[in-house]
Amino acid sequence: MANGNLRNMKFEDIAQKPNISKAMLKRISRYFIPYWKQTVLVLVILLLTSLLGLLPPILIQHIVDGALPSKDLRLLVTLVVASLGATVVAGLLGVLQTYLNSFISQNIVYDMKNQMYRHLQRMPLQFFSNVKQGEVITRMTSDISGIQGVFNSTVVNFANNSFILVSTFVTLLIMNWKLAILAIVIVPLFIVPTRKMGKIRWKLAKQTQEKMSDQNHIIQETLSLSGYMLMKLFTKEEKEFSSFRSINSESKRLQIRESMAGRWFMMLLTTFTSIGPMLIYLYGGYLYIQGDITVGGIISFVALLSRIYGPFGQMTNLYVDINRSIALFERIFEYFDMEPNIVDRPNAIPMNPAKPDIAFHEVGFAYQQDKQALRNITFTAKLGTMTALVGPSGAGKTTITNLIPRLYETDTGSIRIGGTDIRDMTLESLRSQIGLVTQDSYLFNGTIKDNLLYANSEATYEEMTEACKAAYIHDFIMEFPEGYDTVVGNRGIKLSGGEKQRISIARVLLKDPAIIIMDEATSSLDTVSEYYIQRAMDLLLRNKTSIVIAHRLSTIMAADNILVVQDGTIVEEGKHEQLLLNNGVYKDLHSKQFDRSRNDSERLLEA
Ligand SMILES: Nc1ncnc2c1ncn2[C@@H]1O[C@H](COP(=O)(O)OP(=O)(O)OP(=O)(O)O)[C@@H](O)[C@H]1O
Repeated sequence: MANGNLRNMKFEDIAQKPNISKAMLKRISRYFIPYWKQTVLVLVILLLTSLLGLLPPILIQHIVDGALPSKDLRLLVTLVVASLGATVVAGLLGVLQTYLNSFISQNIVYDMKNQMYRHLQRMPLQFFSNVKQGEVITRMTSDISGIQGVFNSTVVNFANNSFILVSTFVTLLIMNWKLAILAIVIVPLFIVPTRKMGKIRWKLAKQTQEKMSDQNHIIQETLSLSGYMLMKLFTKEEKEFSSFRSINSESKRLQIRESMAGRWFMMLLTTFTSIGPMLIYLYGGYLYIQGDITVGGIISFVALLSRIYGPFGQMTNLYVDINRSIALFERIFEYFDMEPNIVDRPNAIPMNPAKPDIAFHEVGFAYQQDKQALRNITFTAKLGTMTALVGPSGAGKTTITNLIPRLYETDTGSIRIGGTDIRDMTLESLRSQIGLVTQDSYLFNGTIKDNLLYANSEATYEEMTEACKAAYIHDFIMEFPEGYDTVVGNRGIKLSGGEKQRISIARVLLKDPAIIIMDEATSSLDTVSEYYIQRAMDLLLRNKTSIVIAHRLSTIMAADNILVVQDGTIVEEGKHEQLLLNNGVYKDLHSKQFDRSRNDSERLLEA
């Protein structure tokens, strides 16, 4: 999916089983590079603790065979203190190691989250319209946070157990090779079921993860503001709850199965673990009778043996943990591999705000490969003029306007501003010179002031109130007890559509860009509100090059040029009167769409 074609991407596509390739491991290890010193230190500590762990069992032999038979109290105390000391030092090193583990993993999570946020900021709009609700949040939070367990459950687990196994086995061999071989004979009994068990647990873990993602999806869809309203208005609470409950119950069942799958195995493992010492007592006892080993030797041997079987038990989870970790990295890398396709060209130049005339030349665009949204769009919006876009719903008006700030990239043809192709301009300069007022003006959940100053954080209080007065919203804002410090609620839910749009106009006035793109509100505005918006717009558009998706007759009458869009192409162009005389699409549209608004306007004028 590298350099992937975003249009055909299925984000929910997750590899069934992760592909543990060399390149993948290399890519993962890159995240550890900045923390290599800490990682090496962890490995050294693990090596030290595994060696220190050998001391107490070895010292037991000297206690039983040396200090006790010779009744040497001094030696006994020395050996016990040494054994105790080894345990305490290992414990202290363990504390340091826990700190380092957490330091390394939290830093990697920190780096990845920053990298992901930066990356997602650069993704095109198309990405966010394709991606499942909640998916971005899941990847940003639980997937990346899952990485913090990776270091512990894989790197540390693997290194620690390997050190313990090797050091203990070598010690056993040195002590008595015959007994060591006997102890190891039963190891295959662990290994064979371990692999099988690992696979089952991996499958269950994977299914659980998918269910969790589905659950997040439902939560996002139904407990977000618009989803919640949809659910309530269509009285789908019961239906949504029943889907949620069924997924919830499925994930519960899977999680219980996952933990039980491990339990049976652990039971068998415990049984095997006790077989080992019994065999050692039996065969070791025989060797003792033969005079080949001491009592201390047998006790020490059994104590060391417990160090071998323990790590084997833990290694059973390693297969699952490695796969789970790789799957997490895969999901994260899948996002990183999507190249943001709208970026600055190497020699991009800043836009010249003094020449904001816009020229479309044979522009074509498709959201999906087989469905052309725009075809052969050619027009010029001259400096300081207003161009109105009219046409039936779905004709492509919004699409035309979205191409100007490069929210989407044209497939064919070109758009020039002041004679320069917008693809040759820096995105930042281009977008900073475009003010967009959409129908559904987005306000974030903060104060009115915060929302306004988002356009220009340097603006003074006077500039802000001036803009709001010009947008005919100042008096309304001042009616709130907290004035500009009133919190607007999620997406500005506490304000009406008209009020939001006027705040949005004030915001653009504060930004003071050279080009204005406006999508007039179609409905939900009363006549008075419409009147104020009209007045606000007049000010906003004065001396600016503007493109307005027009739904109101008054806007159309004021427009310098009207483009009639139908089925993704411009079918007529001209001024209002001229177009009416054409007796074509515009005339039709006009009689259907604008008669009502004309009546309204006339009524208002009379009033
Ligand atoms: N993000 C998208 N992904 C895929 N197709 C889209 C997307 N946005 C719009 N379309 C499709 O592109 C076509 C043009 O849509 P557009 O929103 O530009 O129309 P419009 O003229 O602005 O309509 P309206 O007046 O209803 O807002 C429509 O067929 C629409 O379904």
